[in-house]
Amino acid sequence: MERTLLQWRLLSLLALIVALFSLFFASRSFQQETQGNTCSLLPHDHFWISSKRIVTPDGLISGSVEVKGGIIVSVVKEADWYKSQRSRVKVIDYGEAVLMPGLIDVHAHLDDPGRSEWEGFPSGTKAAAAGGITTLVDMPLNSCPSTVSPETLKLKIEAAKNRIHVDVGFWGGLVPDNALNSSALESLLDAGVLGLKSFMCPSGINDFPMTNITHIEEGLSVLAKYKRPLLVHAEVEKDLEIEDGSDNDPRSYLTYLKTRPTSWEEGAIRNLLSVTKNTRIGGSAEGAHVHIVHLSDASSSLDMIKEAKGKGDSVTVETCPHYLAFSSEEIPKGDTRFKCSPPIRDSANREKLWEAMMEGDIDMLSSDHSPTKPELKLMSDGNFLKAWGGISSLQFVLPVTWSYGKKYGVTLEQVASWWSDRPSKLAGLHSKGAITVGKHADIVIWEPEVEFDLDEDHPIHFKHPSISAYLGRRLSGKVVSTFVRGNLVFGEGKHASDACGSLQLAT
Ligand SMILES: NC(=O)NC(NC(N)=O)C(=O)[O-]
Ligand SMILES: [Zn+2]
Ligand SMILES: [Zn+2]
Repeated sequence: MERTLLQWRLLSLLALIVALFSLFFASRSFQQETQGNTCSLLPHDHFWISSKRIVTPDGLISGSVEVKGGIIVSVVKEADWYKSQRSRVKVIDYGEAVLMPGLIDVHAHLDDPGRSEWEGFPSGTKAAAAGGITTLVDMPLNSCPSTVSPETLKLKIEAAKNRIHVDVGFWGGLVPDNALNSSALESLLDAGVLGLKSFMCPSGINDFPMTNITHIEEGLSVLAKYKRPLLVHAEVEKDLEIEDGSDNDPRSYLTYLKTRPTSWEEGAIRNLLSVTKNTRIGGSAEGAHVHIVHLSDASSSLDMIKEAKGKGDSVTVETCPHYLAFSSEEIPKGDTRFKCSPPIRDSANREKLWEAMMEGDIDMLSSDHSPTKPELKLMSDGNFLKAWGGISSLQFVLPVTWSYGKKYGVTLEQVASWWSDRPSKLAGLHSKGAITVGKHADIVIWEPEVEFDLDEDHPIHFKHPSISAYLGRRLSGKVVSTFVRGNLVFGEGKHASDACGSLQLAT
């Protein structure tokens, strides 16, 4: 009897010790998880995110996404969710808010190093995170020097180190100096640029001269080997037929519009499409791809692009939210915040751009966030002919797309296609761009129905909010949370303390 009692007591003691040990180890692993991850506002490496509206490649579902080690490890519909939920794993329920792949902005100028007083990696990527952009691809010009060689790419990589809040890749520049020198181009591509970018007209940046069609053709033959794209600013300078007269007031937007007519876009695109046949299957540049950036002209330029696609040329085209939101008629006198090239055209053109978006003739969107320091916008003079061209929009592209697209019946799936799926393919970022098992957990949670005013109380993270043409607008679509590779980099209006974005270099 006494022996059984003793045995019983020993057993209870043993159980107590085991319980204490497990408590100790559980709390230690929790502490390890919670401490030290200054990259995320969330202290978990393994968690679930639930939402009634998840945008997946198979359509909209209500369910949950499991994230582990920065990767999406499962996506389950609500009906199957209770079966697969593991206890002790954190669940964040976003209710009706939309869960979508993070945006991939393939066209942003962060101007770092060398012109970081215009933007810079920290401010630009904070704005991106606050806007639901999880990856951006930085343009090779406006930083100083331009990214046209392995050495100048190295300067970018150095400047970005520990200073980016989202993932960042780079385009390299195709310029006359490297275009006819295949080993120079190969060394730039070997160094990790995701593709090349060139201008068919002066870029406004001295160390980024324009290319002619021979440069482009040569560039494409090198890109073919790497299966990477060439992005082209397609405008070509032509003689202008502007009558002299008092109506050429430089403070009038229409004066500026006359200096960059649709014929500039048409002319460049016609010339460019004369070499894209090389990209067809069996062509001399099969494997290369041509992407026309920031299309503004929705008439002949677009018709030619459609025709080229129909013939099998490997061509895509983007436009930007400012061409879809604004029209030339409404731009106030002297308001140089709206100056960009190609220019914003009339409202009939804007309608046609929307039509092309909805029909799928324009493949994707990008911000073309191209800021400068406010002095160069010449806001007090209001001289459209002399002010720096470029729109500042990085943080607002998602709500702008949604707010201005609503009347055309834009769907959440279309937004995800224009901003995530298509851009991921263009940039060759195959581990990004969709809510699917195996992809990076790059996720934006947003509330399409929530409206807000872009007034002085609204926190704007890019460097010079005063030069943004969107200020004063009422938008719909509030970003709640942004995850980059599982790190909650932005949530409830705050950023994670450390900048843990990673570089997306081509290999
Ligand atoms: N140097 C620039 O940033 N140019 C940019 N300027 C615009 N879009 O007005 C561009 O992408 O062409
Ligand atoms: Zn451009
Ligand atoms: Zn640009």
